[in-house]
Amino acid sequence: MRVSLIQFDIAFGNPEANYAVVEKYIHAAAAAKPDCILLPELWTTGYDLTRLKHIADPGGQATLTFIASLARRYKVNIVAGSVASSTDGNVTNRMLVFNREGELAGEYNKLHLFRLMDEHLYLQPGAAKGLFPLDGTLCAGLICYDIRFPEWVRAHTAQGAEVLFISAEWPLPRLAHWRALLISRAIENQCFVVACNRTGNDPANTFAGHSMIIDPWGDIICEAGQSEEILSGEIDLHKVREVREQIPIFSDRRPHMYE
Ligand SMILES: O=C(O)CCC(=O)C(=O)O
Repeated sequence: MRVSLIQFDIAFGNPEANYAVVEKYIHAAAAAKPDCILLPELWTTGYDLTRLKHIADPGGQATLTFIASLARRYKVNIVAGSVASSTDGNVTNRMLVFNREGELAGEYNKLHLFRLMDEHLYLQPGAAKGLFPLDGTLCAGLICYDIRFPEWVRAHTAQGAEVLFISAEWPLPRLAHWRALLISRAIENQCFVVACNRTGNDPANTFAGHSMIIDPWGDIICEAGQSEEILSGEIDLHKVREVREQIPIFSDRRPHMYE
């Protein structure tokens, strides 16, 4: 599976500008014929939380139509990061996933809201896991702060997920945490981690970039710097079975002792 991550500087509170940039980047990424493209968190609006109710995408419908047509046009799976999606005045931070036919293959509303950036004041948490199939492989979608909750990640891999797609707006001061947490989640779950962060600034934060692809042994396949870029890497899915056979963590777990 060839994966391309679009790490870019999200225009604050300006969905039209961000749709235009994403269309340009997906067109550019598609030239390398990836199997899957991943976008960052809240890429239509950024963290414009005080205006989020007004600029959120009602039901995620505009994003759905927009990304579905790109997935169909380029015959590529798109894990479309997350967008602010509103229903009856409630806003969720929603990941949308599309297959090569442009059909919705999965969706996930961010479970853990990040208090340090006031998310809990403006967003509703999700209530379901982010499992979805891509070209016959079970994958999981998680959003940013979720990676600090190993039990939530494990809930997905214990059900068979072999690739974690993570979308983020992770700030620069905690870059060391971003890297350590992603590598740990890959090692402890013996799965691929494909993580797309944004770069640039908003009025309150500078973001870290450093999108990465990590293999089930914890080795980094590729890693971006802090600038805008399309990061691409190859995933050999056999590696999941190889590592899980070598150190059989999933058979050796003792979940009855963990509560
Ligand atoms: O956990 C962190 O340090 C960053 C989390 C975050 O920025 C988010 O969830 O949006």
